[in-house]
Formats: sequence, C-alpha cells, structure tokens
Amino acid sequence: MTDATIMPHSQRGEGSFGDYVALLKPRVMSLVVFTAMVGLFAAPGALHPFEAFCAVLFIATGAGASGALNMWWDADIDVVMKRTAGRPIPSGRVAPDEALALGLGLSGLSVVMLGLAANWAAAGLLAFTIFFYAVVYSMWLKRSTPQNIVIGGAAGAFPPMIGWVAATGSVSLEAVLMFALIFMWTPPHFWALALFMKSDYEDAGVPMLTVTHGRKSTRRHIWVYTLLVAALAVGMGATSIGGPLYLLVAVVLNLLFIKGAWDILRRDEDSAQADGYATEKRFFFLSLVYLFLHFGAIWAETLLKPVGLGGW
Ligand code: HEM
Ligand SMILES: CC(C)=CCC/C(C)=C/CC/C(C)=C/COP(=O)(O)OP(=O)(O)O
Repeated sequence: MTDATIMPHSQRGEGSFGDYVALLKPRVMSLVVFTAMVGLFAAPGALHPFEAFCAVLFIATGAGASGALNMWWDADIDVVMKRTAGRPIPSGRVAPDEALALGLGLSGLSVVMLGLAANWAAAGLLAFTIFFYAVVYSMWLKRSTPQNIVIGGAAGAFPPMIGWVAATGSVSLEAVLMFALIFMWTPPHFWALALFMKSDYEDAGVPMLTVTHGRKSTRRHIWVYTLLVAALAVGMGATSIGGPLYLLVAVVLNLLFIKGAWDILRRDEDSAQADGYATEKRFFFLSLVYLFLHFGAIWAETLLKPVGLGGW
C-alpha cells in the first residue's frame, strides 16, 4: 500500500465511533454473517444457545477484521474511486496504522475466541478465511488478474462452512454445497456492479473484467455464471439441505435471476448508458435478495424439520 495521496496523519481529525465501525464493512458483512448463522443452525450438532451466539459473534468479528485489513491495504485505490473515496482512511478520519491495528487485533481475538467457544477446526477455518480475503484476494489477486473475484470469491463462500464446522467439528457435503452456492454466485453479483462502476476501476487501475475485457464480454460471463449457479441452486433442492419450500424458492428466484442475466446479455451499450445502467443495478440488487432468500430457505427447512414439514 502507498498512502501518498491520502491526507497526512497530522491533518487527520480523530475518527468517530462510526468511522471505526465503517472499517468493518458492516453492510456487506451482515449478509456474510447471515450465511454463517444458517450454516451453524442447519448443522446437526447441538451447540448450547450461548455457545452458538458466541460463535456467530466471533465469526462476525473475524469478518469485520478482514474488512478493516482490506481497507488498510486498499486505501491508495479507495481514495481514487468515487464509491470509496469517503471511507474513513482515504478521507483522513482514521490513520492507516489504526486500521491495521484494529484489523490484526480483531483477527487474533476472533480466532482465539471462536476456538474457545466452539472448536479449533472452526477457528482454523476462520483464520484461513481472513487470510484469504486480506492477503490472497486483496493483496495479490485484486490488482493482478481479471479472475480476481472468481478465485477470491472463495473467501466470501467460507462463512457457512465455518458455521457448520463450529457446530459439528467437521466438514460435510451440506457445508460444501453452501460454499459452492456462494462461490458460483459471486461472479454475477460482482460483475453486475463492475458494469456500472467500470470507470472507478479504470481510474484506480484495478484489472476488473469490465476494464480488461470490456462490458460485452462481462455480460457474457454474467450469463454463463448465472446458468451455472442456477443449476447448482435448484439441484441443491434435491439434497439433504433442500426440501419442498427450498425448491419452490430456488425455482422462482433462479427464473428471475436468469431473466435478469438475459436482459443484461441482450443490452446494447447505448441504451445501458442512456438509462444509467438501470438493468444492471436492478440485477445487482436482485443478487443480494437472491442469496439472502436461498439461505433463508435452507434455514426454514431446518426449522420445519422437527414438526415433520422440512426436508425430504
Ligand atoms: C470476492 C467477492 C466479492 C466481491 C468482490 C464483492 C464486491 C462488492 C462490492 C464492490 C460491493 C459494493 C460495496 C459498496 O457499495 O461499498 C458489494 C456490495 C455488497 N456485497 Fe459483495 N462482493 C463479494 C462477495 C460478497 C459476499 C460473499 C457477500 C455476502 C455473502 C456479499 C454481500 C454484499 C452486500 C450485502 C452488499 C451491499 C452492501 C451495501 O448495501 O452497501 N458480497 N459487494
Ligand atoms: C468470516 C470472514 C473472514 C468473512 C469474510 C467474507 C468476505 C471475504 C467477504 C468478501 C466480500 C467483499 C467485501 C468483497 C469486496 O471486495 P473489495 O474488497 O474489492 O470491495 P471494495 O472495493 O468495496 O473494498
């Protein structure tokens, strides 16, 4: 990281509590934590409710810590991008070293506390996930390849597996399926945003697919990954984490998702520009609802099982 363009430390004011919270990327992390909770509660293990609460809290802490490390490392590009220029470090309200200290401190704390509250396998997986997001994605892939988010997306896919391992002590097919769902979902989720944020990434010199291969190619990539994630998501309905409700939700959501990706594929650049990328923005929003409802349906199947209505 170079912080030549970031306000010198002497000119910085004290960061407010809200600035330190913002370093943890709370909005993105809320969905990450929700998927971890579903992984934990869908698992057959029986953690005491207090242990389960602590496990979720420490996974959330680890996720936030990785967000702070990402913001520390990326401050030099965040200051260039309009979407991120107002973040606490680029705007000079929080010093880079403070963010680094917060990220490292919370990382260590979350891993040790998860180990004590649940088990050391889950703690190890949390440590690996923080490392994957902060080092493999942020420090290495993000600035070196347009496949950055395809590979780096694995980081965001681990949380439900961490939840599952926290409850059971080991990985099983269900945990791998939840991982795969987020892994395949990440490219359409992110590339939709990259379509309407292309100039930000161009300005910052980040090799996102829209910058290196153009929007037309990105639209095709979104289409292919959407078909893949749809096949996986609906197919999961036939497995042990599926059930009638999940299947219904998956079929409806994936028809909507495929329709959204088709609209994106068919768009010509002139009309996309003319309406301010409205179709792409709608698809990005749909991607968030999509993941939330898939995991909500997995959770609902689990809750319905004891009364004989969930699962197959
Ligand atoms: C490598 C993988 C991913 C990349 C590169 C990515 C990228 C992004 C970016 C750039 C934004 C815009 C954030 C902003 O406006 O500040 C965003 C928003 C969001 N992402 Fe992702 N994302 C990834 C994976 C995930 C995962 C795994 C989840 C949750 C499971 C997730 C959930 C969200 C949510 C909830 C938002 C909306 C936040 C808001 O309203 O500000 N993302 N994502
Ligand atoms: C439990 C645990 C450690 C969870 C971590 C989950 C995780 C890795 C989520 C990644 C999602 C994310 C914020 C990507 C943003 O990409 P970016 O950093 O390129 O986006 P930006 O431009 O908004 O900074």
